[in-house]
Amino acid sequence: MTPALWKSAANALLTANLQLTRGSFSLDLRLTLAPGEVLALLGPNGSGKSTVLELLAGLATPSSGSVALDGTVLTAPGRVVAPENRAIGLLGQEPLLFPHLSARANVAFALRVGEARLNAAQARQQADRWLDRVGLTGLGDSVPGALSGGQQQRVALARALAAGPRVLLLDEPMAGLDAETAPLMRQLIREQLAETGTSAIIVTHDIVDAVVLADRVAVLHDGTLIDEGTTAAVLAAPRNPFVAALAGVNLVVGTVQNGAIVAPDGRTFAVRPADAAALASAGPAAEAIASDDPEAAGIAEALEALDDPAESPRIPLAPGSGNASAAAVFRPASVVVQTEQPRHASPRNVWSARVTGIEPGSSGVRLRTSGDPEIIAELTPAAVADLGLQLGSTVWLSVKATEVSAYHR
Ligand SMILES: Nc1ncnc2c1ncn2[C@@H]1O[C@H](COP(=O)(O)OP(=O)(O)OP(=O)(O)O)[C@@H](O)[C@H]1O
Repeated sequence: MTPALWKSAANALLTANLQLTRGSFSLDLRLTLAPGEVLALLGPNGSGKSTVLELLAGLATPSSGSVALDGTVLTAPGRVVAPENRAIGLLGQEPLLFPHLSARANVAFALRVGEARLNAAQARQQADRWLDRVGLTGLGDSVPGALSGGQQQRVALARALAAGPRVLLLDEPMAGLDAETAPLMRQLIREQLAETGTSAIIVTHDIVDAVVLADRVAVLHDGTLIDEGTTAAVLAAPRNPFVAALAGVNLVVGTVQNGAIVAPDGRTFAVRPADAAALASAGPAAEAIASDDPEAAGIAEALEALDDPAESPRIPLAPGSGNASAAAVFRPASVVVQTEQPRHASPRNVWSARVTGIEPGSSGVRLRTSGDPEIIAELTPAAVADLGLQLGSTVWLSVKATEVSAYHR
């Protein structure tokens, strides 16, 4: 347990101190969530991520501990407020819609029984507004069976948010969607959490979810939290192999300026032309998401393209410029390391840095270099020897802009 987890407890929206033993599995953790914050809960299979969500949602009872939301105790010894009365919503892998009810009636249900307790006509009207927000205008009469998997998950998101939860728990909400639909759903969740100011905890195996959706990451292993911090900090200095494997990419979280991303230390990262255009201009992201435009290829494809730089998919970036927050992602193997300043005509990111670490990598040697964030290069042992690299060496690093993908955050 990191002290930081309790540091912000004073102004936390949600505080949880949970212990549970189930056969040979035991869970023991404390976590807090600030108002409006999105926390990604990462961890290997069986580490207890879903169990944490069940305990927070009131679907399971801890052996000991408590859950409090905005000062109201929801779980305590001998007291567990029922899931429907906790103002904590849950969106899982499966949409779990009522199959015999229309999309509109599914959403209206949440508005009638939830805190709002609207009458039937008001609930129908509001439900249609929610369906508009998630890009399902005109599909209110459709029953779930007539909708695609992605559309059903949008209805489930609309239903979850329509209930007005203080905290939304998301259990791998993209896991059941295909590679084309998942990025669109991710962007929709990002937009809707921001627009509604809803705090959220997202359980995920996908690093892109953490990068795009979360302010903070907590890593669960064998029922305890072993790492916690801002997404960039945890990924930059992974403290366990699971996170290291997840973080097998360079991640630069910064601000958008003139279609490039400026890192906290002032270095500017030029990105692929298509992404740069989307960063710089008011892009058509909302429409692309709303219309399920398959042309609006998503982040998953972009990550795949990291393995195949010839691919250059269009990314559904939201309109953005100025101080918008965005992330640049590129592979350590794309970073070229030289001891002399390179002279290139082609658009490249070039900067000098000091070598701060030389470690075994996934397919060679990982070179850590100074900066905020640190940049990792992966090169062959022969190259390390040829260049005479040692801790403290000054090197010139360069990355082609075409190898750098960008994502809005
Ligand atoms: N209802 C249950 N009864 C008994 N044991 C359970 C139950 N649900 C989960 N477990 C056990 O609790 C442990 C944690 O499971 P959990 O599903 O929370 O992990 P997870 O991190 O969400 O895993 P995954 O990523 O595979 O979904 C596992 O050992 C699992 O077998």
